[in-house]
Amino acid sequence: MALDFVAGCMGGAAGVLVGHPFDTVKVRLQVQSVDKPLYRGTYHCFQSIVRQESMLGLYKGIGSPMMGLTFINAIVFGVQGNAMRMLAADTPLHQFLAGAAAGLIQCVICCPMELAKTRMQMQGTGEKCASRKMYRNSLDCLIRIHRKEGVRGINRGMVTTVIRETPGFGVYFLTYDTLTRALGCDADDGYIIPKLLLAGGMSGMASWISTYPVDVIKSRLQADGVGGANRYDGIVDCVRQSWRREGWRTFTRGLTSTLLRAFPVNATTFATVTLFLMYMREDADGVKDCEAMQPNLQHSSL
Ligand SMILES: NC(=[NH2+])NCCC[C@H](N)C(=O)O
Repeated sequence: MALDFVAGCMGGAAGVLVGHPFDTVKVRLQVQSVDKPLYRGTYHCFQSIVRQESMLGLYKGIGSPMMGLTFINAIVFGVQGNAMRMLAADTPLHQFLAGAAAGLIQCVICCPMELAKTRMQMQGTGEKCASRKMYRNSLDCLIRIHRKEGVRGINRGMVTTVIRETPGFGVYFLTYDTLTRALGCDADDGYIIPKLLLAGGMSGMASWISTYPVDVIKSRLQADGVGGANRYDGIVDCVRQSWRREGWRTFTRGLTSTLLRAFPVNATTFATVTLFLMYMREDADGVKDCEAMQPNLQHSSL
């Protein structure tokens, strides 16, 4: 049981290092002004950040997800693994439900973490919604928000986070389970690592695609009101204003960068977790425990 949490920690940290630059580009594209957009697209955004803010600009706000996502992944893989043991029968529905439960529970950490990350990523971009160096770091950001707006303030975007993460993580684990079975991921398979990377990357992409429109609204609500008056007075108003100004394209802004990030991040995360559990669970005579191939198929109580 404890191994699931440790495996999630390791997988989470590895994923953040690989994927944070793509996430920064995503948030900049999602939140930039429609009237005077700073960036023409994914590559232009990436190029502009590197040119104007150096490579370090791509890693703005990494403190929050590095602490948060490492802990979040420990919760996600720990809850999902234990939920699967509780559900006993390994069915596609149980894979989805166990993933959805993990996605729901981790929102408690994910929402404040993404609020700080989003605001740090928007700092110094010149956008109206951005704060010009208002925050020293992610923790300072949350402290200032809490001081000004209380608990409600640091949970801004919680409803959209729950709507995004609960089904999103259900799809995440269901896709991974389906693909690892279809690819025939076996402990003594010579191609096990590329297969796990492929299955993990595709699962991350499927998960983000499944709830991406909600992510756009969440980012806008979490960036709203910084350095100026609030533009939105709730989820429905944000959806209505966004649709009226930009149409359906609103809900695909930043998707390319999100998918470019999702594949390597989740390929790394799932492969790290699965291989760690597989090797830690090899049986007494050193034979790899095939059932540990799936991070959630743990029948041994650890
Ligand atoms: N919001 C989601 N779609 N979550 C599933 C993927 C989560 C994963 N930790 C990532 O950052 O990519």
